Amino acid sequence: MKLAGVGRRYGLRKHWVLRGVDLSLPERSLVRVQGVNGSGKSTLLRLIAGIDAPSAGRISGRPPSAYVPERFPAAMPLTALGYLTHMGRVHGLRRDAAAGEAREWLERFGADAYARTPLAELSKGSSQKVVVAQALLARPRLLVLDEAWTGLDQNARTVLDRSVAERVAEGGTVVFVDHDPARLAGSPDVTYRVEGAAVREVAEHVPPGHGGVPATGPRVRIEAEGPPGVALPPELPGSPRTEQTSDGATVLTAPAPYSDALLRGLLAGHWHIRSVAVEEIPR
Ligand SMILES: Nc1ncnc2c1ncn2[C@@H]1O[C@H](COP(=O)(O)OP(=O)(O)OP(=O)(O)O)[C@@H](O)[C@H]1O
Repeated sequence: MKLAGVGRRYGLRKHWVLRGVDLSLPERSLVRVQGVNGSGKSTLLRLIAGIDAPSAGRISGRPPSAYVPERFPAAMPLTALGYLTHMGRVHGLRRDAAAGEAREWLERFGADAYARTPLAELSKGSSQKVVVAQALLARPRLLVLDEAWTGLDQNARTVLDRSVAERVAEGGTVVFVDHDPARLAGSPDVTYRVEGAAVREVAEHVPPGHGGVPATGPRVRIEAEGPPGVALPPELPGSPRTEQTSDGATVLTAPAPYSDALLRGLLAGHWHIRSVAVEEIPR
């Protein structure tokens, strides 16, 4: 999708929060947005998600999308399961499929005990899980996350990290803002900074000698062996760095959230997995 000359100002104020923003958000990409408080990150994300309209310029080619807002929306008179089933229906799933997905996502986030709890009675952490689940359950082609990790426990954060990698591996676009610079470190394909009403690309620091894999964030190291004469499957998730071992195996290194998606890609190509290890890279 594309933003062309996009601007946004609120009400009758003359001040432009964003102005003249040209941006291309390709498929199969993870996009980080950063900037100081009040610079306009949430404004940009709302425009990208399509829940706000630009005051100037044009946005085109938005695929089916889902959005996690920075603040929890006012609770509706529904249970967690009822709300997620409803959202699944909104995203075009049939009733049975929507209810099934809703249950599955609550379980994945460790929130199945709250399935029958009214939204208004959920704790902050459980509410956040429900808001994140509603965005993930439709497998959107465009996923927009505004501080979506805030308030989640460690297990739920890992589920979200992997779900983000999964969306990208399946050809989607994920755009996220997070206050923690280490969030999904090493995974974004591009990082944009919002400053002075403009949006510009910034480079993620990649020290020399690290190939395409930045030296930050946990990485997965997979040793795999292909059928004789068969090359690695193309477009593997996480753009892994590859090295050959002396005995004919291939070692692939990629950001850890991509581990499941990468393994699936290798297995689909009939590769044999020798070993999998996660390496913590000191910051
Ligand atoms: N609905 C609104 N009505 C009026 N002004 C708004 C509205 N939303 C945002 N603003 C203003 O636009 C500017 C950018 O806000 P925005 O929330 O997009 O920034 P941000 O970078 O996401 O900030 P933070 O990091 O604090 O969340 C701020 O000056 C804010 O007051």
